[in-house]
Amino acid sequence: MSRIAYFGPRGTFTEQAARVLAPGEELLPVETVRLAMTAVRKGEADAACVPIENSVEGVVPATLDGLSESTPLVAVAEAILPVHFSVLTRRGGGEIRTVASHPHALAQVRDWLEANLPHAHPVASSSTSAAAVGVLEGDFDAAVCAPVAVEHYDLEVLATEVADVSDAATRFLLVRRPGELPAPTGADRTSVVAAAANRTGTLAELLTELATRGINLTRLDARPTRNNFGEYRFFIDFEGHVAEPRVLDALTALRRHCRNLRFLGSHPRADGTQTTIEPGFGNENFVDAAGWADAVRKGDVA
Ligand SMILES: O=C(O)C(=O)C[C@]1(C(=O)O)C=C[C@@H](O)C=C1
Repeated sequence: MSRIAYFGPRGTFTEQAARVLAPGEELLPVETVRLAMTAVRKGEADAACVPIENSVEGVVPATLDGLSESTPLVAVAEAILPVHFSVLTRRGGGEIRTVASHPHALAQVRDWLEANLPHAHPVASSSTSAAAVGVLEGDFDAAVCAPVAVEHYDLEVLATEVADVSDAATRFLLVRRPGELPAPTGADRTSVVAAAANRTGTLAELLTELATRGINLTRLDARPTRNNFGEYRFFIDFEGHVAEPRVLDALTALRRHCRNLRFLGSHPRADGTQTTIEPGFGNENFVDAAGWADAVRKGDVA
């Protein structure tokens, strides 16, 4: 049985994602995204389940930073879960002056809080379940949680189906130490983080290498390198799998432009969207062109 560290404590959305991505495996709750990744790096866990992006609030910075720091980890699978919340309070609790949750969760219920708990102060907690623990311990009066949290914490349900955007969703990754990659499926996502020189046109050069190979981007984010003000790392997700000649060709080209290029994995997309391949950009076109170039080099064709 594998050991899967996840961003906990028990009852987080990330725990639900871990159950989807690693059914029947042993789950190990840890306090932060960073510690979940550290557990994998140290060999205390075989994989970690972490949130990567939310359809309303965008990327989870701790996950991007954790993937670009320390020793490499690669994503081998992803899950997309719908996100709506329950608001939990202490049993028989009085006035609600503070309402706690993960910042991403608070951002997704801002309108609801304004309309329903206008006098409550929002307070950031490390996760939605950490907020529930805080309510139990008397630190806060209410917590915005995943619906399953009530099964783990002896709290009262004040409201369910709370969400400013009714079809909000979060994407989660299962990350491992580098090893055998998942097989390509035709509906895959490849991720890299690129540190390129700080000069005119660098980002345009990276994106052009993908565009000229007919590769469609699925996400682009920048995070500061933390070394020099104004210097960024670019997190680029795109359609396809590194086992495909077209994607490998693009990765090789990206490598030339980067001070540092880290491969973050190729894995099947949770939404099953098939890779878009425009005429002339198919893997067979790349294989054919490479074969032709090889023949030219050997003097076999002119
Ligand atoms: O705190 C949790 O329950 C989490 O799993 C984290 C997280 C996030 O990082 O976005 C996951 C899904 C929701 O969007 C809110 C919080």
